Amino acid sequence: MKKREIRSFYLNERKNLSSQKLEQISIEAADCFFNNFDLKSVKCSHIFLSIPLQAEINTKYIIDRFWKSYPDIDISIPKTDRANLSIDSYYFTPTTVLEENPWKIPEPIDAQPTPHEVIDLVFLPMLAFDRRGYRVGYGKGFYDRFLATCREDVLKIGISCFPPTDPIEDVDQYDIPMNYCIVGKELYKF
Ligand SMILES: Nc1nc2c(c(=O)[nH]1)N(C=O)[C@@H](CNc1ccc(C(=O)N[C@@H](CCC(=O)O)C(=O)O)cc1)CN2
Ligand SMILES: Nc1ncnc2c1ncn2[C@@H]1O[C@H](COP(=O)(O)OP(=O)(O)OP(=O)(O)O)[C@@H](O)[C@H]1O
Repeated sequence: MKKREIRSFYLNERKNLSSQKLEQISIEAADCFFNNFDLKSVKCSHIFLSIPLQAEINTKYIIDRFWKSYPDIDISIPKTDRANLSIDSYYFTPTTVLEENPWKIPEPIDAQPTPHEVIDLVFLPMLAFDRRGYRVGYGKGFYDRFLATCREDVLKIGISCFPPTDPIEDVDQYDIPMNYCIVGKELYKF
């Protein structure tokens, strides 16, 4: 299948997920992450804030655990630049003020910018992924543009609601594959 068909199929699948199921797989994904990764060499972790209307995985379980158990690891969150289809990043603490952008994504106001070279780990949102580690998002290429500005050795971990699909047919030169993807309790390595 091509990205466009995969996108419309999984947008619909996600709408059909109950909020209980979504919370369950969000909690499982947080457990899966903290049980499987050694965070000794991680100083800065980049993570998206979920869009509640889009039934995305709720990343607050991961963020709260970072804050509670890994206070020395900095958390950075994206802010979308809609004109350039790019992502800027800002440090995120419990006192950061957030405001919803026109796409209903909570974004930071007056926060400190994060230089992309310091980011060691990036969590990637998506609608679907394939067995090679390629992902399909909302189709604007924000994350591929963002990853191109990060260090080449940045650890890329996706979080998805659904198991992998057959290979995405129209992967292009900008698609950067993930290293891992978490789906509830399951961890996929590529
Ligand atoms: N939580 C979260 N934050 C994220 C992303 C994400 O997927 N999830 N992004 C991942 O890239 C970037 C934002 N990308 C987005 C791209 C499209 C739409 C969206 O809802 N588009 C509408 C309207 C399109 C339009 O106005 O032209 C749509 O497609 O219906 C939302 C976010 C950065 N932050
Ligand atoms: N680094 C880049 N430079 C220029 N164009 C890019 C870059 N990355 C992606 N694009 C372009 O952006 C468009 C959308 O890409 P794609 O369909 O892969 O988005 P997506 O991965 O589903 O969305 P997202 O990354 O926002 O979640 C494509 O036309 C792609 O070629």
